[in-house]
Amino acid sequence: MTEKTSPSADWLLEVNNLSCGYGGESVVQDINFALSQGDIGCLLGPSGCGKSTILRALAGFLPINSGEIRLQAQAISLPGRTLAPEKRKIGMVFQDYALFPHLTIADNVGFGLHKMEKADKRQKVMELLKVVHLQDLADSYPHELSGGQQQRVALARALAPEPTLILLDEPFSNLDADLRRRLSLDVREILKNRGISAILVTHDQQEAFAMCDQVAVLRDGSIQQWDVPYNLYHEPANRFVASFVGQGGFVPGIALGPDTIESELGIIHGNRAYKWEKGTLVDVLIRPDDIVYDPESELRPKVVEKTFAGTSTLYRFHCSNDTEFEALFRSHLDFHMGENVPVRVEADHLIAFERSA
Ligand SMILES: Nc1ncnc2c1ncn2[C@@H]1O[C@H](COP(=O)(O)OP(=O)(O)OP(=O)(O)O)[C@@H](O)[C@H]1O
Repeated sequence: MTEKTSPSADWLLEVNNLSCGYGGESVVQDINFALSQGDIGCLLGPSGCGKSTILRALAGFLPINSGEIRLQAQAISLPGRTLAPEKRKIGMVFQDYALFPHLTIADNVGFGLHKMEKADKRQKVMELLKVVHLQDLADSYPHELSGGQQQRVALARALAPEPTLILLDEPFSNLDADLRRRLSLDVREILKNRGISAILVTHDQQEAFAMCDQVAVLRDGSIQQWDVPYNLYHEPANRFVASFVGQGGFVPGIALGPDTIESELGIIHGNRAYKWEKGTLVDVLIRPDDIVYDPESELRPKVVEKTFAGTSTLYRFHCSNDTEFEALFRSHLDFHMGENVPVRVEADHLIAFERSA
């Protein structure tokens, strides 16, 4: 997904100035993005920000109030004109799998292939079941499968009619964390191997980052930033993106120069120049991986919270009422609650925002 600057036949999907919603009101406004063939994009944001609403408009279930949606250069949604969902060549995978309980797995996958000869259909279904590693369960019924297996069947069914684009609406949210992670990587590989473009809707940032090439972060119906995961984390466009994406918190500071800030954590240098004047009050984003243990450091904040997570431990440190921050250390660095620990900031990607009054 990327910023749309001009109409182009090169994009698989183009969303230009889209506004849509319910009962004549728009709940998403001025949405612009574009997706290249084979890319996986993501709509990421908190509950109620409008992710599913955009997906419904892309699928053709929701008319749009303004703007346009183009698929392979053809306008599929315009105000007052909505191409029917079944004519869009768009596949969908939902959160609740939505498999037909009375049909076998093979019949579920082949459901949309009514125009095919029986033998060709069986061959195609078996090929797709192989892609999702379920060929041995072709004659089972959905209730005999685990949640993760059912979701793979749903993906195979969506792939069967060879859609131009697949929409995935929170497809892993009913699964446990470990399975979610594995399945999101599996699905990415399957889509990439077949060169199929997709848009994933999720509120789970890890899932978005693991699976998608580019991500749009949404808030209250508008896109805050569309970018590759690395940039969302290291170059957030605003405070909302900085807080929503990844862990971390803000500590107060004073700008000494375009790339230098003084704070209770010492002088912080970064690789990014800001336009503010010397003396400007700012808040600096400190990520847990910006803090390193350094026995030589004079900065010795106190441990006020400690969360053991196996290979690493997340510490919350207190300097003063204004300055608390988190740090992630490998778990062999084991500090006690209340202990003063020598640390220093090592933040190449200096992210700071001018403090609002
Ligand atoms: N059918 C509907 N009729 C009226 N308003 C709706 C309808 N569906 C959603 N909304 C409203 O539109 C806004 C966006 O909802 P949407 O479902 O798109 O959010 P979302 O980001 O997908 O949230 P979630 O992650 O909780 O699914 C919300 O304020 C919601 O209450």
